[in-house]
Amino acid sequence: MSPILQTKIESQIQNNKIFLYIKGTPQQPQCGFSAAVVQVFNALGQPYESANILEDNDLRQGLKEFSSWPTFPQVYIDGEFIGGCDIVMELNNRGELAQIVQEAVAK
Ligand SMILES: N[C@@H](CCC(=O)N[C@@H](CS)C(=O)NCC(=O)O)C(=O)O
Repeated sequence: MSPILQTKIESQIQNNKIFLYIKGTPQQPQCGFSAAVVQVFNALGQPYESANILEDNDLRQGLKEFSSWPTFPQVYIDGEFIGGCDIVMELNNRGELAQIVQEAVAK
């Protein structure tokens, strides 16, 4: 991955408490997994930012290397990679996601 791309990713995940790399936009997700994650974060009610990886193939491929995770969505909270759709759903069902988000926002 180019140093420029790495810096861009680091800047996105460190300058936003919650950052979602998704297919499409929160308003128009282009994949069911991304749509599900957006729905969960909308319900949590904290602000988040996102990037549409379908619009940037370098970002799409670079993120797989950055996170060592082969698919999207990819969710970052407080600069840390949390996981994809399955992990987010599991954390949310256990009530742990809201706690992680609260702690990140309170910092
Ligand atoms: N089990 C995955 C489902 C996500 C998934 O399978 N995503 C695929 C299809 S949308 C993907 O991103 N493939 C790699 C790519 O499109 O670059 C999760 O928990 O997030």
